[in-house]
Amino acid sequence: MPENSIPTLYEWAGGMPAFEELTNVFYDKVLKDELLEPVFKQMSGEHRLHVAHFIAEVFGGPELYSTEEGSHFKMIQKHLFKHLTEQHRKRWVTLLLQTADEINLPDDPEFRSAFVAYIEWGTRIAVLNSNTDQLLMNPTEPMPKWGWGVPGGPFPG
Ligand code: HEM
Repeated sequence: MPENSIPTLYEWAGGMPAFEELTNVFYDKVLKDELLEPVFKQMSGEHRLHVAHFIAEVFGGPELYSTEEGSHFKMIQKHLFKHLTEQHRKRWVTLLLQTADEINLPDDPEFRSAFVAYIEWGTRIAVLNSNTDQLLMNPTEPMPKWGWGVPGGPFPG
């Protein structure tokens, strides 16, 4: 397959409607979860849309979050002083992956490998930043850009 015909993770996932459905269904679950509900009960009405836009942009989608809603630095700042634990993180990941299955995000090995790798990375960074009182990050730090990684592209079948 020529390199320029490899879809982005964003395209492969189904574009913005897929990311919006993912975060909508996910945060409904979060608000029913006894461990996570107290952490998220004060989130804004736009939280789920912003997170959809953030993840979509990381996966090669339009630059909505970084141009209109925040930046990587602003996202990191939103986690400061939240004192998230590994238990919170694990539950967050579990519910997100359950949601991915429920809404039928592509389940080929290549897509899920890239998806889970980003979620592991991103959630661990969120926990680290929620427990520090000195943020050592350049405010102009660009958004992370995730690719297919070692598998190199979607499953050909
Ligand atoms: C890949 C992982 C993650 C991403 C991409 C992410 C993304 C974001 C974004 C974009 C915001 C700002 C939303 C806005 O502008 O309204 C935010 C806020 C927040 N996130 Fe995360 N997050 C991640 C992981 C986590 C985890 C694991 C937790 C806790 C278990 C968490 C807890 C929060 C909280 C409490 C806020 C602030 C909510 C409020 O405004 O009250 N995040 N996150």
